[in-house]
Amino acid sequence: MKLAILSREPKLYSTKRLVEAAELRGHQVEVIDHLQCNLVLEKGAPSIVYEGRKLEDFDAVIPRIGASVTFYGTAVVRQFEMMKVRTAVESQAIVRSRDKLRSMQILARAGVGMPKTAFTNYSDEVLEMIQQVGGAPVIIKLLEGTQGLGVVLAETEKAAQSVIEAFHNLKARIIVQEFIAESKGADLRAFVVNGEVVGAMKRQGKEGEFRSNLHRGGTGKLVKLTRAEKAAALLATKALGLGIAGVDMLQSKRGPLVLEVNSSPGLEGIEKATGLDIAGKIIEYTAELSKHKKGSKKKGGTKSAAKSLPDTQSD
Ligand SMILES: Nc1ncnc2c1ncn2[C@@H]1O[C@H](COP(=O)(O)OP(=O)(O)OP(=O)(O)O)[C@@H](O)[C@H]1O
Ligand SMILES: [Mg+2]
Ligand SMILES: [Mg+2]
Repeated sequence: MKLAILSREPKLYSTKRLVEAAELRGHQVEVIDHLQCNLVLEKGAPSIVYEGRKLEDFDAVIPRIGASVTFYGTAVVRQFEMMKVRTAVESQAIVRSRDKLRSMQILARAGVGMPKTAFTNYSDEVLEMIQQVGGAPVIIKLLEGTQGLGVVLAETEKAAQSVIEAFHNLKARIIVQEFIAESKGADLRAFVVNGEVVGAMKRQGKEGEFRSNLHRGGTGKLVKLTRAEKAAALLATKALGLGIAGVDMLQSKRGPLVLEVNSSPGLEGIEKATGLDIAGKIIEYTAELSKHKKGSKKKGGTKSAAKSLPDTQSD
């Protein structure tokens, strides 16, 4: 196939590995910076101009869209979709997964286990919010946070109250969440490709740290998921309509609790922790997808999660 990897950074581990895995399998591959794509719209003939040339004849794209450029990045993916190019992750699924409130609503509706979570529009009823999720200790998270920054553990009601008020004053959007003490500073990352868990790791925070993020000094190790953990990861991925996903979960007394689902999950942590060829799995899945041209009625052997979206809100 002729494959485009949408990435801003050709030197990133994930991008390099995808290129390598594609070439190894005899595919033609190009890294395209989505922010440098110009989208041309006219009746019946959508096109993309990149570095002065029209992008043509691509069979498939793999979007690696950073959270800070979701708006434009997903517009580029959508343009490829309009050009009947297959995408490993659909634009709408990326949009859906990037909106934390919306994705948690979808996951809750689909019956995915999650820590009890409260959202508010800067409500003054801060104590009530804390009580809604079971009282202190609670986790307070910046909605826009990443890599563990902006995640606070408030041990007491008073501390929680001041942190929430401080964030509200800054007009920062937050969620208040039940603290899962049993997870002991660890979480699970399940890597899902085409409705299958292709690798999983357990990340353990450094001593005295409740956050397991590798960026905060945590370490990742290969782990074998239980049946319930696998099922939760697959259900969450399916509910959001993602062909590829990194599902983060906490282990708790009441089973796995999903924290979030990433639509452009990094490859470095998971490949190094597990020794698995995850990039290869992604390429093989995308190659399979590309055999079934978008728009054709015939559905082939691929069991794309994206085909059974419960949330069909389209734009
Ligand atoms: N409700 C919770 N109870 C216990 N520990 C939690 C809870 N929420 C988060 N954690 C810990 O804190 C870490 C960071 O939280 P989370 O993944 O929600 O935010 P983030 O990593 O900053 O965001 P992102 O994953 O989008 O980059 C988790 O990996 C987990 O170890
Ligand atoms: Mg995280
Ligand atoms: Mg994330």
